[in-house]
Amino acid sequence: MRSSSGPPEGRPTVLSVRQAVKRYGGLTAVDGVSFDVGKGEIFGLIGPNGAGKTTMFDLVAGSVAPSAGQILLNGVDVSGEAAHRRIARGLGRTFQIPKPFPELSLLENVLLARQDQTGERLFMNFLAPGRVRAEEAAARDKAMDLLDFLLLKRLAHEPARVLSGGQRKLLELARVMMADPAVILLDEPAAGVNATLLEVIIDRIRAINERGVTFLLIEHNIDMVSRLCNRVLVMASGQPLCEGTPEEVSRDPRVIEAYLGGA
Ligand SMILES: Nc1ncnc2c1ncn2[C@@H]1O[C@H](COP(=O)(O)OP(=O)(O)OP(=O)(O)O)[C@@H](O)[C@H]1O
Repeated sequence: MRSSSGPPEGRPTVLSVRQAVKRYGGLTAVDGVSFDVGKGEIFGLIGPNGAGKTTMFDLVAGSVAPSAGQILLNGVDVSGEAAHRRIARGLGRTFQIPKPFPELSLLENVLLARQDQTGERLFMNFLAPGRVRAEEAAARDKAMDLLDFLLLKRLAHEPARVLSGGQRKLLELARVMMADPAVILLDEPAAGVNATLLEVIIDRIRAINERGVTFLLIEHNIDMVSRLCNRVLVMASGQPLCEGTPEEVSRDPRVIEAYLGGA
């Protein structure tokens, strides 16, 4: 494989994956994958089914521990850190199938994504009730602003169960933004989304990216990948196959073969 090209010049590296390996018994789901993502990039992770993309996300997010290799966030090795510690370091993640609390309102769902501890808030309620009230009001304003930004404000007080698949993806983005992430892992944002909402999602990802947020994106929708990503890593059978611009990788015969082989 051609060595990793690295982030475009002038962009500091925010996420580094170094020789990541994940074994499940006799199966190696991720087999020596390395890449660097620069600040403000939208970096795509693509490949046929079973290539190891979701496992790679799990390794970056900290929901599974690597068998070997390192994950660095802003130069700090977080390989041994739990997922919640990585969230506190500015790493956000959305899931392929978002599962909001169906009976809670959109606003309540977004508010639950706050990073401070409820227990701490309860304790502070006795000590400084005024401050707690002010913080609650600020969080509510922020959640409403995010719902507005993600075109869901008019549904803020509706239960999340009324949302379509695409709207759930937008709510998921609002939830992840509540923690002010510097890097967002987006798992198949286009899956199960109708064409109109897909345009909204693409537009909002761009708008979030323009605010300086870096994205790592898993997506099977190649049109979306081509429109959003500046660089792409193709994986197949757990291994890195090639890396480049979406245009470069789509012309690579190894990529075509990997997809046809998996079809
Ligand atoms: N917890 C697990 N235990 C055992 N095997 C697993 C586990 N998670 C993933 N695998 C296996 O690892 C391989 C890679 O799976 P993974 O879900 O990471 O691929 P993917 O590229 O995300 O696929 P898709 O595009 O279908 O979502 C597959 O063979 C899968 O069956």
